[in-house]
Amino acid sequence: MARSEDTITIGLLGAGNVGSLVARTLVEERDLISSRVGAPVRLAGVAVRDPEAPRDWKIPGELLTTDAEALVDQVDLVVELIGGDEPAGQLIERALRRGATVVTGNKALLASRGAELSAVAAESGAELRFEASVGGAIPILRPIQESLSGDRITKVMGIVNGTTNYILDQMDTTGAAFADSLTEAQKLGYAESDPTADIEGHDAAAKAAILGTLAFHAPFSIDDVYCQGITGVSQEDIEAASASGYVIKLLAIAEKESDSTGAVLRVHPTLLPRTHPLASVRGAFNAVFVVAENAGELMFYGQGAGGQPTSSAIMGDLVSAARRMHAPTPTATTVSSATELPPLSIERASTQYYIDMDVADREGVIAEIAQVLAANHVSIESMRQPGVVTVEGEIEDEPDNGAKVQIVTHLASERDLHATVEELRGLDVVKVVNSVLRVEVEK
Ligand SMILES: NC(=O)C1=CN([C@@H]2O[C@H](COP(=O)(O)OP(=O)(O)OC[C@H]3O[C@@H](n4cnc5c(N)ncnc54)[C@H](O)[C@@H]3O)[C@@H](O)[C@H]2O)C=CC1
Ligand SMILES: N[C@@H](CC=O)C(=O)O
Ligand code: NA
Repeated sequence: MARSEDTITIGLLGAGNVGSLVARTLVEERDLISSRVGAPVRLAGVAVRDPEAPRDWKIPGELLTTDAEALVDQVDLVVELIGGDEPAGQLIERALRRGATVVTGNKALLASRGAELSAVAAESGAELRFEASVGGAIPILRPIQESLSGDRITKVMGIVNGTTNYILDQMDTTGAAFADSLTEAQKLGYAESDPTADIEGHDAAAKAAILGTLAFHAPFSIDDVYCQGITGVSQEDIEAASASGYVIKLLAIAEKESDSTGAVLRVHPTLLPRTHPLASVRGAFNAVFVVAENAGELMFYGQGAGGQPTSSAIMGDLVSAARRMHAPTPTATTVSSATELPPLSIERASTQYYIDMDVADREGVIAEIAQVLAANHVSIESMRQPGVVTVEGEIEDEPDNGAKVQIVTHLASERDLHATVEELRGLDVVKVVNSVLRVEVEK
């Protein structure tokens, strides 16, 4: 689309859970986003239904408007976060017809009118991006559309609705009631404005249609998806499944027939063995398996719902599309390296450590070792002496009279660890340090 100036102008439609955080990023991180794009970007306006409504982030008053159409008509890029069929549908169509790029998370609309809107975009040369519509923050659509475009995808299967996964997980792990868990999911910004779409499986079915369309390069709508939600799943079902080693998850599955004569798309509660990788997907997290002929099995995992994770996917589409508007040649858009961030030595890293050593078998050894660690600011999380066994309260040595000590430290810096190991090696009581391995834990 031709622009009268270099600045890429953005119009945001809707400022709810996701929209208000997109507005915040565009205002507070404007310089960063502009540098990623390679051209200045400016949030030109935010169309809202009620300018006075409380929001997760207070949008500057001068940006607010209730005239969404006028906003759509004056910007280069439209971010639609109103949701639902209308007025979102006609606003997106209006933007695409005039050649403006559209970024949206509106799976309901895409699953009913996606093919039609893509045709409008193709006609005017506009771009329609919708990574946020499936799997929230998880990059799943672009890998399917780009990275796997040279392969044949045969199956996509996953947990794609955060609200229902949250509810089922709460019922399974805490015994919480369905209704209470749903209320909590609404408070956390996971649920649709009408949560029936979540609990009856319609949201997951919309996502299954989008996944099937992109994976199999064939148009599917929500009407092509068999759909059963979780309202029929009782606490008794969950407990009975659990007693047999299963967990109940709402799965979305799109699978091609082996002879490629068609595809079955379905959404329904499913019993999974507790050992299945999807069984450990907790809370509002999502995970999607993709099976392709040459790539084999791939798994994508991350936060599938919530304002902040979803805003990440919206911003990713926005930056990527704006780059293409600014510099349509692919070479100009590949690497952004404007940030000064020098690579640092591993000495600056800190992790936990596992140290295994053979030590002399005499009294006071442990105290000497502990002293060395303490002097180097390394504290001990756990210690084992596998060469020593306790028999009726007495300590007995291994037959060769040697002893082993295995220590896991708390978080320590690489620098302190090196100093510690050097000093341990110098101790008379330490025969040999067999191994030092890093233990990666959530910090
Ligand atoms: N919340 C989430 O976790 C995710 C949401 N999405 C999608 O993102 C979109 C937005 O979701 P949320 O922010 O959670 O919804 P939300 O219900 O919190 O926000 C929608 C906002 O649009 C406003 N609105 C309604 N009609 C309007 C109009 N005519 N003009 C201007 N504003 C209007 C509403 O007042 C509300 O503030 C939806 O399509 C949703 O399906 C996608 C992935 C995850
Ligand atoms: N309501 C949806 C929001 C994200 O798509 C969900 O719970 O997954
Ligand atoms: Na996504």
